[in-house]
Amino acid sequence: MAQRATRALPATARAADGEVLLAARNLTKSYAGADKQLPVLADIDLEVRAGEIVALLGKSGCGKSTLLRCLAGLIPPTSGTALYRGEPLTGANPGTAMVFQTFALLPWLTVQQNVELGLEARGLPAAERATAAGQAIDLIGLDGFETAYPKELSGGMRQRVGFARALVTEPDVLMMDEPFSALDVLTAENLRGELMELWESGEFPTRAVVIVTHNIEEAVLMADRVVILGARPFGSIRATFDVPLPRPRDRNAPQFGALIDAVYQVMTGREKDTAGHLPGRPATPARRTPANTPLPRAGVDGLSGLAEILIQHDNRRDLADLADELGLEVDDLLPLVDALDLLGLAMVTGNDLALTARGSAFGRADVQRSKQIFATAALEIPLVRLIVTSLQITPARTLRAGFFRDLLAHHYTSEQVTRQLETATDWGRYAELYSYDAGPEEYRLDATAAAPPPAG
Ligand SMILES: Nc1ncnc2c1ncn2[C@@H]1O[C@H](COP(=O)(O)OP(=O)(O)OP(=O)(O)O)[C@@H](O)[C@H]1O
Repeated sequence: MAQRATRALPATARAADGEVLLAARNLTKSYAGADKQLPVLADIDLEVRAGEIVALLGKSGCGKSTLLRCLAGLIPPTSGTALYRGEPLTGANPGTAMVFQTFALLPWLTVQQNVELGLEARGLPAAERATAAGQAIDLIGLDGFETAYPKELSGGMRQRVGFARALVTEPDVLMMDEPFSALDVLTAENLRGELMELWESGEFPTRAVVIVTHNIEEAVLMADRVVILGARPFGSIRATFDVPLPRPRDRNAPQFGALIDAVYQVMTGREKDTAGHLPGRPATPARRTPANTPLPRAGVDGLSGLAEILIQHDNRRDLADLADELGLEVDDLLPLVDALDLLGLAMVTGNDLALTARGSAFGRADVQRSKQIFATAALEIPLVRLIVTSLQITPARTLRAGFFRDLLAHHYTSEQVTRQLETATDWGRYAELYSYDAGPEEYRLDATAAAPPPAG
């Protein structure tokens, strides 16, 4: 990327290192459910200071993007406050610009025009817009592509346009929502490296960066501070790690590995103790119910595959090594890890994923026996049990998916409901507890599950 020329924009007072640029105070956010507001974020207190890169890390659906959008002033918090330089936001944050995972470019505009769009709202004369866009294009390594249209560009180049469009406004804080997730591994690595060089060189025209990611290594590679959001039953800050390692960071350094391990442990740790914990009330261990036991996106094929791999490693394997062996990110494994844990088939101890006796039996059994073991485990899962019990007490032994959708809608957003029913359908079918006909969207009790399940 080229060095930056003189700035074309009037500078806002440059924040001194350490000055608080963004803050969330006791912030909560709820979205409309079927009949009430459903909390997605609770009790968020966070500061982003000049001179730092903050990564918001957490599993899918824990509210990372929602928090980013609240801080950018794109959506209002339900309660609490989002502040920019000490002032509560009442609309779009004037000190931030956003880079999206999907690039969000306008296909009928050239690179130059897309970048200039970032300045449209500022009412700058055309000549100044063109100069500023030219500088941002240079900075981000897009020179020569000014007149190209997005469809002519590779994913990596399109995302460079996304960066240039955000940086052209010289925002105090650059907000990035999974900016590298849509790119192939090498392109992502290259772009990430260039951005970090630019940040380190002092040529980066922003004072702070907030990046949303579900990739642990990306967070530790880039951030000065990693803030981990947990999702059960809704997003709150579970832990914060400072990353005091010099840049460029060496993935093979022992401290790097130690930090990754520490973050893994928080990310893979169960959130049982706070299940059902409402903001402002003490946490109490709760009985598992469909409302406090959301099902991860994990199919039986993946679960049995993972169990079989663990068996080859004497029932236990370091999670990071396991991901390496499979050519995956640990994050890709987390839904499966969560599911094995929920089903009592495996547990996370330290950095290891270890099969339980039930998990080991499941992984070793022939198909019929593994179905039986899985059925016993699945019946301990509140949503699966709800479906089975409801079917058992319905004379026709069939029920529309809409019935369960309505029940779950009291606790989850419609996207979450759909995802959970997909998982429950997959698990119940494999366990031969019920079948599902996607035409009429109907569950039917299987003969093997006709007897009421044991109480508990
Ligand atoms: N506009 C909306 N209306 C209703 N529900 C929403 C809306 N936006 C997000 N949600 C729900 O809020 C929860 C948090 O979403 P959010 O996108 O903030 O999470 P995330 O951690 O960024 O997830 P991901 O990594 O999958 O993008 C999700 O369950 C999502 O379905």
